[in-house]
Amino acid sequence: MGLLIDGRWHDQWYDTESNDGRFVRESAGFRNWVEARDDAAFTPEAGRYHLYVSLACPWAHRALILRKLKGLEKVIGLSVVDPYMGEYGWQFSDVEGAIPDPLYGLDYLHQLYQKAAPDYTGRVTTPTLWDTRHETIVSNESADIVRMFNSAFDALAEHPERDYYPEALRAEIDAVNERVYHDVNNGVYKAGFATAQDAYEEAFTAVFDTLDWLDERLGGQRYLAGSRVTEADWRLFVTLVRFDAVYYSHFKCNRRRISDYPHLAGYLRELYQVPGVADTVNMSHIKQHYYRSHPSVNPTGIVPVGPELDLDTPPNRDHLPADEIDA
Ligand SMILES: N[C@@H](CCC(=O)N[C@@H](CS)C(=O)NCC(=O)O)C(=O)O
Repeated sequence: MGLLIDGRWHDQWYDTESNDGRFVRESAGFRNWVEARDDAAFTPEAGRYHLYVSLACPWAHRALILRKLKGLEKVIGLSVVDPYMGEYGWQFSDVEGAIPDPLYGLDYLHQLYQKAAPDYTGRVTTPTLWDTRHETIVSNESADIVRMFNSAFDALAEHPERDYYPEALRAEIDAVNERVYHDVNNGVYKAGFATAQDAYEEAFTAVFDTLDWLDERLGGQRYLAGSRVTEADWRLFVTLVRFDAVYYSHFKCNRRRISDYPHLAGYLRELYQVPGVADTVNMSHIKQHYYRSHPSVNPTGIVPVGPELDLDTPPNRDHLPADEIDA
């Protein structure tokens, strides 16, 4: 685990000491956009872009889900890093489920960042969207990549009709995302990486206050923004699907499991069972990554065998209205 400083790799853990034991996530370093405009620097083209992900990573997972559901697999290439993140950061390998770098045969993801910006300073994160034409990184911010995949490639997508950020629901989606991001998606990390008791408890409380709020909301409506699936659901899904296997124990978010919530449990199963989505969930990579790559949290690196998850049982949510769309 480390970062690039002036283009050179440094092996160092997150600095929580200068923030009173709090984990503070860094902003992404590359924030360009693929846009369907003739004068855009990055225009949508089949085969031009390549997505680097970790199947363990919830941020990468949301981009991967959009690539899948929009039908962009033939349009945007994919590499999957080894789940273990060691002293040189994310690495390529041929372990099961990994897909090595086909473009340059790289050993480490940080080498891609050095190619894009030889003097780059910042973290090397997944997902990373690469442009083979200009040989640079378009973006390493998953929230932006999700939006690009949702609409910029519609002329090439198998499912241009699927829209996960519909105009009429944007204000609602943005409001839900805001709370879910801080208190749940990033909230579990704030609990897990805290190095002070009060910082951990603060994050823990926010995680469960927000899960309680979400559970109640999902008792009265099928999805987060109403009767159709939107990006707000996929953004929450990636944290929920890791929760009982990883965040509950490894990150000490153990007031209750998702499977204990009356509505969140079925909601998680329903999203998991949307055609194509289960293919994007690799529980082995998820567990291998977290339990082995954070020695300060789990020094033995032992990966728990359980828990048994029941993601394939019926969601039982048909009593709540849903729009007639296939995903
Ligand atoms: N804001 C980024 C965060 C991505 C991120 O932090 N990814 C993690 C993996 S889950 C990572 O690559 N961490 C490596 C590091 O922080 O050095 C996004 O959403 O794309």
